[in-house]
Amino acid sequence: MNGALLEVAAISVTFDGFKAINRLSFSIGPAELRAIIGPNGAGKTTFMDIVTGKTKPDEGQVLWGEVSRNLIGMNEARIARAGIGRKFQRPTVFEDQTVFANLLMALKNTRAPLAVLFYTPKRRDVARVEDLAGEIGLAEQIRRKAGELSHGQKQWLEIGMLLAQDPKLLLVDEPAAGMTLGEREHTADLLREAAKTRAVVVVEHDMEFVRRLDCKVTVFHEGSVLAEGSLDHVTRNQDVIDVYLGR
Ligand SMILES: Nc1ncnc2c1ncn2[C@@H]1O[C@H](COP(=O)(O)OP(=O)(O)OP(=O)(O)O)[C@@H](O)[C@H]1O
Repeated sequence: MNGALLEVAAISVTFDGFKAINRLSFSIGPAELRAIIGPNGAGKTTFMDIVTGKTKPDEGQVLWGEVSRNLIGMNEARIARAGIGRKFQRPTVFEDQTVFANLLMALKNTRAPLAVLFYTPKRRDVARVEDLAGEIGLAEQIRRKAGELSHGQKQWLEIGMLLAQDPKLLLVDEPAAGMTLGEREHTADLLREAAKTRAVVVVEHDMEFVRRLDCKVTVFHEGSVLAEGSLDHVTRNQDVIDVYLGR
């Protein structure tokens, strides 16, 4: 599969007679940052649901890793263990716990705050949590409760919690939504950095944010790939212009 980390091959899914994904095919490289754009209803969320095992396609394959394992039929937990992490739009951090404890829970792969409270972390874990806090720009907030953080900082914390599990592919849904300009810039930089050592796929509507990601863009429309290339390349494409203008 040409060295791809993830290859989606001719997948289709129909909801109540409506084809939400229509023979969708494309692939992502091992340490690649990719943006997916497309109008509302283009199938972006459904694509992520299929890759993470939440939705089963009617046909096609989702091939993963060097040995091209087909992910279809695997449950969500197994797919996550295979190295696919997903960041939903809303942050789901433990508000009553510190940044440190949230990251430690993610590192230890437990969603049980009590287990972490009564656990003395090894020096190696403390160092890793401190590194992660630095990577996401929250080194100075490490002892603060997550509930005291701004919306953007909570999003970074959740990205850090996903990075703690060292996924090979991180799927991120509309990270820039609700962020200030400064937060959006920091988020783009953070995702670019994260994509140096793993694949990161970002679904986003905010074109300025996509520009800052400075990566290959895939345009979805009616459940298929309409165009692919640099942001300048796809925004010059007449089909893409027509779709965005509703023609
Ligand atoms: N579980 C479902 N049952 C019925 N229809 C669904 C279901 N999930 C998605 N759809 C439909 O499939 C189409 C694709 O939806 P999807 O959410 O994947 O689009 P999207 O590109 O993520 O859109 P947006 O940018 O608005 O989030 C839409 O028309 C949607 O209404």
